[in-house]
Amino acid sequence: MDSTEAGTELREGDGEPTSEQPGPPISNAQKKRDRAAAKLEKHKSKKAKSGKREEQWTGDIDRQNPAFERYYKAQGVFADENEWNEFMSSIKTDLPTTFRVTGSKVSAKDVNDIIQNVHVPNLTGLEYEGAKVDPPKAIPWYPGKLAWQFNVHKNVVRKVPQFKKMQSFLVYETEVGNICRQEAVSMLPPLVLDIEPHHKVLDMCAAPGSKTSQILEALHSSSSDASSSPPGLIIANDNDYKRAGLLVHQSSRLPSPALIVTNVDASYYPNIWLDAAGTVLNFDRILCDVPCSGDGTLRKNPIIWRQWGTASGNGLHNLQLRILQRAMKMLVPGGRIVYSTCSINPIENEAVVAAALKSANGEYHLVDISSRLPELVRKPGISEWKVSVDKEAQNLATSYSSYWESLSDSQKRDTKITESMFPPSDAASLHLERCWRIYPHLQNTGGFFVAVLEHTAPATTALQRKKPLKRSAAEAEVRGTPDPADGYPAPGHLAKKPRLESETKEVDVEMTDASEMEGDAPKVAPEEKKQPKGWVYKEDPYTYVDPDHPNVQRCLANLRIQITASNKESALPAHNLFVRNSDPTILRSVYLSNDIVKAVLTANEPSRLRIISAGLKIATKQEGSGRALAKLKQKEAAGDGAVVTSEDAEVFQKYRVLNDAVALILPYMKPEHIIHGDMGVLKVFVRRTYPLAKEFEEPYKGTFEACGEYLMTVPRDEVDRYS
Ligand SMILES: C[S@@+](CC[C@H](N)C(=O)[O-])C[C@H]1O[C@@H](n2cnc3c(N)ncnc32)[C@H](O)[C@@H]1O
Repeated sequence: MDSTEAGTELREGDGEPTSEQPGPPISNAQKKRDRAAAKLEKHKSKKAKSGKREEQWTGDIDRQNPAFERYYKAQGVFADENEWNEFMSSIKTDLPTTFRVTGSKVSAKDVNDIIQNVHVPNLTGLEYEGAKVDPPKAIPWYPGKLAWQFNVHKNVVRKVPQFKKMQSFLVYETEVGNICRQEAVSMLPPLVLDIEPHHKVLDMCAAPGSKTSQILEALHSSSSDASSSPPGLIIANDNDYKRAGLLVHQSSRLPSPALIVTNVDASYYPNIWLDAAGTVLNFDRILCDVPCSGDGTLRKNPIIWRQWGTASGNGLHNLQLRILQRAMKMLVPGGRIVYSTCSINPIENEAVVAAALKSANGEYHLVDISSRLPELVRKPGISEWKVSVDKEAQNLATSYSSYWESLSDSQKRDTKITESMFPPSDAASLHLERCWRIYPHLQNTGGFFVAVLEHTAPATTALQRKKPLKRSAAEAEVRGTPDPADGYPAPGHLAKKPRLESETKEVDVEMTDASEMEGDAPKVAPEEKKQPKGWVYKEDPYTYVDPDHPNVQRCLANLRIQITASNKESALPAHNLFVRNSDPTILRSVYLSNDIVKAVLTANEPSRLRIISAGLKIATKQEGSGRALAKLKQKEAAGDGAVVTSEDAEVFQKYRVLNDAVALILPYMKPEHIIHGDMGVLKVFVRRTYPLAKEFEEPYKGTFEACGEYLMTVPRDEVDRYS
């Protein structure tokens, strides 16, 4: 309805008598009924509107955007008209489906062999409606050929039985964590991070968590036993609370005692202490997979064709730069940062990297990764680009000085274009060609950008602090006050625009992030969502238990877990067990971390880091207590003189290991407590999650009956592994 029609529309409250329009008196009950009816109407119309929106979103989208074409053609990144046409036709097609077999699971090879030897032959030589349909192909550059791509329309998947079968296989294996659906190009950043199990890693913008999962796999990978805890750690962070929750869910597919999830703004990521003396945790690896305009995902999210405008990339540049600059302050010398976006826009890519490098006064350089993944077709980063100074890419500026000179005083005050968006005059010395640009037409993927930065500071610089950084200095660093010892500009420094002579402090409005640009916030992803209104940090505490306490000893004995053994590897590190309540003697659920996660959890106030999850829940109290306790309670109820104390409840308490933790716990169980099943046992477990002992054949039936309540079930892949 347009504004002229709106005048004739019956608005809420119209028709109700007012003081100027006397009418019959209305009873309170009637008023109540009217209000309820109005509420219902409002709800109905809201529902109808959202239904309409959904329809628009799913409808066929015209994959055109003149501003997009003008902008990217002007950037001159393609060799010639032919390549431009190839790029444009590729970006208008649907993206193939890609997935990877998760690396560190023992079953990875088996799952990959099933794809290779069962599904691929099954899907070879098929036709649908007279056209040839290709089987899945291994992505050539992905290590171990563990990633796959197939390009068939969903109708084919629905209607061709062989594809349907493959689809069910994928759904099931994804559910159990053996397969991860992920865009091919999005698999790149963790590969060039070169993660080793001892690394301390920070994933600054991590949700929904596909790259966090890859990092976790790499952390767990090279230990001989894939299930054991690595010495390193990963902190996965996202400033959107709901998306951070998604992160917890996604990473639970590779349960790890080395994981912490936080929920803070990455551009002001707080310093993390490792002890009471204030030693700061510096990271070996940091991933900055920053929020971006997402135009590299046009094939997957065609709705972006409608929304694309230059303001999105321009608006995000400053936040992206601040996130990268914050990362540079938290890295050990020799450490690596991978900066990536799913955008092909130089303002979000090379401009951010160049500005960050220049702000680091030579302490960072771009790593030459040209010999990595030789089968990946990519283009080098660019050193020249243009900045659109309007939303429609009608006016593109090549240098900041000429742009600035063209503005009137009032325009100078209002502009949100900053110097850091332009190519610096010494761009050649920064080796931006070492960045990777991936375009859809190169190998039928989405668009992507990757840069690897290394901290080259000599050991004597302030960044490799010999003495631990004092808390006050570290806190000032996060707030953006330059640490005099560093000589580093504060985050966001380069994004400032020159001050006008006539300007007073009050009018120097600095653009801080995209959400502040009216109407410019990216519509692709909810990148800039703040915490829900009135949200307060309300997580249960993390309390480490005393391994010698009788309740802890009883719990572990009940679980048949060894905490002392002649062979150190066979003893669970009980000093790393914690509970999520303030009393360490109450063990409802028991969690396990590794040493470094413990250091972080004990030296930091969880609310300061907004830790929303840490370590791994390994065991929980069984519903109801054991038979002995039940008998005691019966006696008490019968007035038999028995009194059940809380101590009794603890003594008779039964615990069970959680499925997610079985792989981790098995090495700490005495071999005599592990029952090796056969195919018959597996069949019973496949049929029923909680079978009774009598459902098994002998000798298992007798063995299980003898185990009584101590029986612990083992997931399918673990049965394969240990039988
Ligand atoms: C490109 S997505 C990350 C994708 C993720 N790395 C993955 O592989 O699944 C960017 C993420 O950044 C988050 N984000 C946006 N602004 C942020 C900020 N200031 N600090 C931390 N995270 C932020 C968004 O919520 C979003 O989840």
